[in-house]
Amino acid sequence: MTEKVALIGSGNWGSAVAKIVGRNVQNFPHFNKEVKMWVFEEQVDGQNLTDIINTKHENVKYLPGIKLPDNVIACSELKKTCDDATMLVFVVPHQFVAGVCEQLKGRISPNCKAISLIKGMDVQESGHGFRLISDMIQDSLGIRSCVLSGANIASEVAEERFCETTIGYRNLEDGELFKQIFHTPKFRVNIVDDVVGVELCGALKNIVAIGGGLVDGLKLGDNTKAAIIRIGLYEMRKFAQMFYKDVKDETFFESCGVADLITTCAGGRNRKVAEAHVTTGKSFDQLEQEMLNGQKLQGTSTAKDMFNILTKKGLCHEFPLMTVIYRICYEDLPPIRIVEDI
Ligand SMILES: NC(=O)c1ccc[n+]([C@@H]2O[C@H](COP(=O)([O-])OP(=O)(O)OC[C@H]3O[C@@H](n4cnc5c(N)ncnc54)[C@H](O)[C@@H]3O)[C@@H](O)[C@H]2O)c1
Ligand SMILES: O=P(O)(O)OC[C@H](O)CO
Repeated sequence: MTEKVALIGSGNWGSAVAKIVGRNVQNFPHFNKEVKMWVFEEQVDGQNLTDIINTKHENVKYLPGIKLPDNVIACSELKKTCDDATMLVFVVPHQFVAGVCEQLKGRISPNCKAISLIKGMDVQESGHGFRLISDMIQDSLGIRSCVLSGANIASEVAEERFCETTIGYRNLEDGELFKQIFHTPKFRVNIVDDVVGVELCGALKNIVAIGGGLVDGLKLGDNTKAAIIRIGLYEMRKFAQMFYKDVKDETFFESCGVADLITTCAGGRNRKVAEAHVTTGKSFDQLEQEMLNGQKLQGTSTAKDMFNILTKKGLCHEFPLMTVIYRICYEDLPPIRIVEDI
């Protein structure tokens, strides 16, 4: 059977993976050589971003300076992007997944498989629990979903600097198939039988990254940063295993775990904006607008999601780091409280 890949999302990470996937499908006979990529249409210098991508083969707004393979075709219509696909790669900021799934409901071929590269979670304001993004995809579209997460700052991956990543699978065949479209000698994929652990690592590390940035802004030094990373890792594992008993300890030693925490606390966008929050006193929303040129911050909203869950379950005292990060972001607590409250 020939597999056809569609990419849902074309931001900073979506464009970096488009480069990898566009190349890799050409290396196997069982993949269709065309990869459609859904673009949330916008104007850049008076032109449609899709037209720019399809003529210059570069996403000039979200990943400038990186050439995309010619077989990656930008498309502004979501349904058209996915209608003949058998493998869907979800790579939009987490706040937009619900809208995307709603549009695709009932329009996906039944033999489709999905993978989520999204770092975040879904919390219904009225509910008491939360949902994994991969579960949301599975529930709304009726298809299986793997996840991919790792120490993967998009620009470094796009420049083909060596790194690792982790695919979590529910079905080994799906894990191996998705590995074929992502693995390269410079982007080494390891597949593990712990989809929940991989996904929660990716979501929760964004909150810790905000903590890393606050510490940088306060100029507290490397020992303090290391302490935030260690406590963050501990709270991530505790939260994941409290809600999902089968999450494995080993997953936290994969690229999606400790390695992503290190990279995100060193070079990620969440870290950068949190540092600027301390040094400028500006709000996170304002800094996201000023510093990220349309890219989206995930750590603050995930801190809020997690705080809502912890509050409803009466668990804030068991997760002091995650709780104080939320309060600094949303309740104007002085940033120094990050080391006083933990
Ligand atoms: N950038 C990275 O280094 C990186 C690395 C690994 C994982 N991730 C994760 O990948 C996911 C996607 O991140 P990204 O960096 O590709 O995105 P991004 O931060 O670059 O976000 C911008 C994208 O969102 C789109 N967008 C804006 N409004 C929208 C709407 N209403 N509906 C749908 N799309 C809309 C924009 O068109 C653009 O494509 C996130 O969960 C992120 O945590 C990012
Ligand atoms: O830039 P950030 O903070 O969204 O982090 C990017 C990646 O998730 C790092 O692996």
